[in-house]
Amino acid sequence: MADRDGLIWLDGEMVPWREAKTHVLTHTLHYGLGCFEGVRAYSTDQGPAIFRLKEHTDRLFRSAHILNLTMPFTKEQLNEAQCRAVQENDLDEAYIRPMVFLGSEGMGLRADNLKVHVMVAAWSWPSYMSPEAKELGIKVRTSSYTRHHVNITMCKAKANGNYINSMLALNEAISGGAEEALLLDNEGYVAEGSGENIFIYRDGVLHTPELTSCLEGITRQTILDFCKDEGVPVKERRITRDEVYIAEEAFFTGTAAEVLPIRELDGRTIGEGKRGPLTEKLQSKYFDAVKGKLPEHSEWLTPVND
Ligand SMILES: Cc1[nH+]cc(COP(=O)(O)O)c(CN[C@@H](CCC(=O)O)C(=O)O)c1O
Repeated sequence: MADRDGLIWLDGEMVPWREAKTHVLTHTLHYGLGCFEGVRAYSTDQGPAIFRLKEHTDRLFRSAHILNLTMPFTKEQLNEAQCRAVQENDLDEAYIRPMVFLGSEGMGLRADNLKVHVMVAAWSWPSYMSPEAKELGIKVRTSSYTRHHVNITMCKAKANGNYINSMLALNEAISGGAEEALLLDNEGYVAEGSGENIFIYRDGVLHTPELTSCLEGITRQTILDFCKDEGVPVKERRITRDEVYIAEEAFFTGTAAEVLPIRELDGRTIGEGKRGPLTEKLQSKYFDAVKGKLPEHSEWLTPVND
């Protein structure tokens, strides 16, 4: 990722990509106290536009607040930075990564003179699942790692250190022949994927875990907004892993994953073993929305070149 042409927004300035470096004694590199966002810009008829930019920036600031990191820039400045990162790298579609981190002004848990830094990088990162996966769905395994207890890490913060759990779970799933992990909470109820929220559909109702140990996902909220538009009944509740086994449909949601059908969990085929009709409908609506083809939700898109 480091050796490429382009520009990165770092602490208010656009710097050459290869020069956007930090010292090996950067505090967040050692202790993981930092927060980030995953945002996408899509190509629309009006040019590249960022999907739900305001919501992502709001969550970044909430994450920083939860971690007691004082943001050195305003939300407007961060919105502008994300637009610039797409624009000045001449990207038509992009994955955007804002990250807030503590610098190398001190070391140790008691370091108290640390500077809060902010970076924004944008690059071309097509959906990290194959086009076939969008239709056929993916194989998932329930992880041996438990999702965070709500008082062990702060689950409403998209905090860097929270992703050790995600990486361990995902790597275990992949080494076991699956494509993603499903993590359960400390009481054994379904929480989320390593980088996604989860939905299951059964008997005419769409179910998703309540917001305890799973991230308050923006794509999750988009699906809930669609269900409201379409009159699809939704329940946010505790879900057991065997309810996923017997669901008619299941899918993950996330900025990187978008709307991703799950065809199998722990060797149990879900529904017909491929993307179900409701998943297809919501997925199609999602791709219309991000491409600016849903006029009723045009407010979700921020044109980069405005
Ligand atoms: C743990 C987790 N749960 C749910 C979500 C979905 O949230 P949202 O994107 O707001 O709908 C994400 C986003 N995961 C980001 C990081 C992925 C990565 O590989 O890094 C993402 O999808 O960009 C998570 O990391």
